[in-house]
Amino acid sequence: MTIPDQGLPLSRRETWKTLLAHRTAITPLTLASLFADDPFRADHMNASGAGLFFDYSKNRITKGTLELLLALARECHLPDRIEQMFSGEKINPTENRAVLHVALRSSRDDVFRVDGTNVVPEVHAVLDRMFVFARKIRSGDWRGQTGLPIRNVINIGIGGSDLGPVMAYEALRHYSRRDMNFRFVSNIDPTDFHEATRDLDPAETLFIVSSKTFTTLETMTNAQTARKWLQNALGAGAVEKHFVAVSTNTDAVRAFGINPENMFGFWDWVGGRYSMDSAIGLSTLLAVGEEHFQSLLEGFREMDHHFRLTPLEKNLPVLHGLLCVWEGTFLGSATRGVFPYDQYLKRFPAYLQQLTMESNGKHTSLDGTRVDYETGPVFWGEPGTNGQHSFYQLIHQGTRIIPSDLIGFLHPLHPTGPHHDILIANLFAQSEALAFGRTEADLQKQGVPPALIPHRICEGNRPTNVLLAEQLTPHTLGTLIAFYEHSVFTQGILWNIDSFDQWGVELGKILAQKILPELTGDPEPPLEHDSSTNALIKRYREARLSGS
Ligand SMILES: O=P(O)(O)OC[C@H]1O[C@](O)(CO)[C@@H](O)[C@@H]1O
Repeated sequence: MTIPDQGLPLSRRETWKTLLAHRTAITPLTLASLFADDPFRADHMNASGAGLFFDYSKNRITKGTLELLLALARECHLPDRIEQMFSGEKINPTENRAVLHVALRSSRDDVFRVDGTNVVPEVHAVLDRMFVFARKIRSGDWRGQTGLPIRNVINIGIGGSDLGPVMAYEALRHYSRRDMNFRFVSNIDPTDFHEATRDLDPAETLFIVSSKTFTTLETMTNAQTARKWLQNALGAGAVEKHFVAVSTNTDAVRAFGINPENMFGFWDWVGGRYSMDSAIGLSTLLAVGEEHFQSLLEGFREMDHHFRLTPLEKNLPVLHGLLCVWEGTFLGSATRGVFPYDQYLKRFPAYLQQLTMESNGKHTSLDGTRVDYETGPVFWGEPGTNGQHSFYQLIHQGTRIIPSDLIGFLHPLHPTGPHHDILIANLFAQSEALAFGRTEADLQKQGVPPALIPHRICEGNRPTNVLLAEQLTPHTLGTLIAFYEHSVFTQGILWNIDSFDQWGVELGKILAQKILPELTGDPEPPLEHDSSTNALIKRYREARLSGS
């Protein structure tokens, strides 16, 4: 396991200490005073690249803050670490793996090496097979067991093998085949499978079993249930025409009964949460077709180039990552909201939750010591304007500061009366209201009764980033996802953690395996948990036995 030498621990660096002192110095400044002092602030606190415009002027920062954060990034060797990722070095030390999702969207003549081997030809070989398969399914050439074409595609997967495909399907619905059904089964709760299949004809249904490891309990259990559902209707031989797999584990795919010829592979250097543009995106490809899928990959690639080649101070993901570190670690904001002003992006916050929180929810630094600073914040969100009518109240007037990303598009996909203008007016209004609030003086001027004034004051000084793109296209979606992927990378480098492992999810899985037979075993096995867990198991056993 190669651990990069970071030199002094982060919190003992001079720049870190200077940032802490700087935080104290600028705390009295508010967004209102910062804008008043520098009327051109918005002109120099923005950046553009890969078709995205990023306004970060409504953050609680000065020019000096940014300079210090950039200095810290350089001290953490961020440019070198970026290069290490793109060069296929094993920057995931606890799993001894390269981290090369950028190769998934390479062009054919790019070179990305892992252990000396250029992986680009393999990436394109899989993509080419996916394209051939997608053409067959979409044209109706691929026939099911009874000779009917496929009309229903169900992706079975969980975590990174689900959230990316679901998010991308929803995001790109406008570009998708409307005469086909695309559904996603992830939860072990049988409701998920039942609801996804209840009105479908097995003879027209294709299952994509997506699992990097092909061992994940939920996915394998759902896949077995799907196989039974299919075979009950069409007979034992139907699997061949109705099941394909996306995995790195050929043996397990074969053992399940799926012909490896119907398997689309990827590699251990692709993390689950970074895999939606690998073969894990097969359902996306089937939904939107080759041209749009290529355009999605191009969008990713454009942001990759921007991230790799743009100086830090103009680099969108770097700036975003630094601002997340500033807000979360130095100013103590425990969460970050992400509010896409686009209904098609309704699953984007859920996707980002895995990307950000599974990557940077870590308390151990690369040298194995516990960090003495806050790392990844809680990510959450909903599309605007819906959120405005529920939880935005807390963001405006609550006691906690919730920095947020507001994402909008200049051109609607469905120009309809005033809708889009209203949508975007709301996005801009929220960013303004959160920053500048509403003062006592404003309310007095409006003649608000004095007793109500304290209730109606909005203190402002709530930071937002605004991200704008031309239109929600496959290309834009690619750039947006890569933007967040690289922001997460930047944050992880500053925090000196491994953003690419996920050991924290292991313990719960192990305990569930231990508890499962204790729920059903006859006679009751000895229970050796804590008193709470023992009592919960007993309660469930009793209910199960009594059938109530
Ligand atoms: O694709 P797999 O191997 O089924 O894993 C699914 C998900 O489970 C996790 O390992 C967490 O439990 C994620 O990192 C991953 O995306």
